[in-house]
Amino acid sequence: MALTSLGLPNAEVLFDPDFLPATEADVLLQELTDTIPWRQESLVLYGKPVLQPRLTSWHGDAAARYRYSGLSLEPQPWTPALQRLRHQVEAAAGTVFNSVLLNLYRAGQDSMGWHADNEPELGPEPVIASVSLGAVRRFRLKPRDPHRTPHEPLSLDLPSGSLLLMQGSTQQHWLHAVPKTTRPVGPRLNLTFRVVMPL
Ligand SMILES: O=C(O)CCC(=O)C(=O)O
Ligand SMILES: [Fe+2]
Repeated sequence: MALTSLGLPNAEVLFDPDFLPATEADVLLQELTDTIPWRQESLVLYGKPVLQPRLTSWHGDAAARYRYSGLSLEPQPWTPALQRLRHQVEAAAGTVFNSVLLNLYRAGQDSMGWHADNEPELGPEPVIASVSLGAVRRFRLKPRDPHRTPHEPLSLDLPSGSLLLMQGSTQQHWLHAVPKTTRPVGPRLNLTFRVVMPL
């Protein structure tokens, strides 16, 4: 199947549930789990350092420096597996990316809170291409301002090998999250390919 628009107002969100064949997704999950230098970063909340509820790694071209929730992230180099996936995603998204943020949700208690990817270095209408590998987790989307964007919050199960594309004004008008779950779930690895502009 190809990328299909979700048809959300004030947004351009497209979804392909089977972007990668299952065996390719499995092999990639194993390779990235084993070779990426995963770290549990902390961020400062109300003046106190708090460990993020997930593992991360930031990779990209040397020029793609990035600040994220008060962290300044130096990109790690592209690995061969990341380069291969980058080119597949670029062909599907019609965009050339210079970086990728990897998130490893080890189990159901790992999560990502409500946010928009609207840091200044991403520019006003960022293209963000999100590949999911491993356990299915629920991705939530809700309007930032329900008066300006009247739409119910929605949930999208992101299966292994799926591709979710957020572009246009999505980050201006919508927030997204990956909530915790008490269901027993295995690890899920997510990659968000991005274009970071030097400021
Ligand atoms: O894990 C996901 O599907 C979302 C990741 C995300 O929103 C981010 O990295 O900014
Ligand atoms: Fe995000």
